[in-house]
Amino acid sequence: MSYKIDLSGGILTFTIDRPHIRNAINDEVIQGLEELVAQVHNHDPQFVIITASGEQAFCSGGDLSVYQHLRTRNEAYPMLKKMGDVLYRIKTLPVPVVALVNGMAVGGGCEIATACDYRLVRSHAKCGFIQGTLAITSGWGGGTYAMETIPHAEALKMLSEARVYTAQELLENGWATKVVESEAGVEAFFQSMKKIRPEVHRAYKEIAIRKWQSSHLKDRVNEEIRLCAELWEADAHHDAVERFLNKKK
Ligand SMILES: CCC(=O)SCCNC(=O)CCNC(=O)[C@H](O)C(C)(C)COP(=O)(O)OP(=O)(O)OC[C@H]1O[C@@H](n2cnc3c(N)ncnc32)[C@H](O)[C@@H]1OP(=O)(O)O
Repeated sequence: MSYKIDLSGGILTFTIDRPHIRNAINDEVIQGLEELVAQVHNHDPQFVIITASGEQAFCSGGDLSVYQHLRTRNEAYPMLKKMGDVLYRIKTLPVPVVALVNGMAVGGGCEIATACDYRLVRSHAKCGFIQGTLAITSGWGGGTYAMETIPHAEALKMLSEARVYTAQELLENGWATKVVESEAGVEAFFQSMKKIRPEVHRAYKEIAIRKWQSSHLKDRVNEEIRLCAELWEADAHHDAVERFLNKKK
């Protein structure tokens, strides 16, 4: 199984469990995220955490060994749309969603973390929208969410530079909610959050969701997915993916 779901102390935790491949996303993880959404509605937790196994990576984006076989925009679009849809459902869950960024979060991995309400970033983690180096844009909604989350110029810079940022840089540009050195920092965050009644957290989330609905967030995400699918089919993209996959051969 590529993921684990665990409910404990009112917190539903989703763990991507593919550390050997830097927790890259495959179809099974996408299905797992759909299961996570269903479990939130069934179990009514206070908080949701998205994290990953090991200390090296939160997520290295799409599994390039699998998705390299999607060649045209029409082949790439269903994968991008499926992941984009489930990330939107996660973003609009009725409870706070926390990304516990345990290591590198790049490409689609950075998009997953950006879809969450809070990002607790381990001090050694580096994160970035490196999609530009593969001649594509973000395509799971993460670019749109970045523009909702941090000031416009910071978001555009982070997306366009296509490099990884240190935890300190992420704190400075507002992407990281908190940089944590250890598990104790994570516990302190939840202790502080749990002082406030769950219905208060839910009410603030409802206010945020109403704002996103009235500013047509879903339509904007769909447009991002469409633009990424267009770029996906270019030789420049396929050549860059091939270079990465062949780098050690
Ligand atoms: C769908 C849209 C997108 O997400 S586009 C963005 C796709 N992602 C990327 O381009 C990032 C690719 N990965 C990397 O740049 C590096 O692996 C990062 C995450 C920086 C980690 O570097 P490092 O710690 O040195 O590990 P490494 O490169 O030796 O990787 C270990 C093994 O895992 C693999 N791996 C890693 N990421 C992916 C991925 N996204 N898809 C498929 N395989 C991946 C590497 O190839 C490597 O495999 P192997 O052990 O050499 O067989």
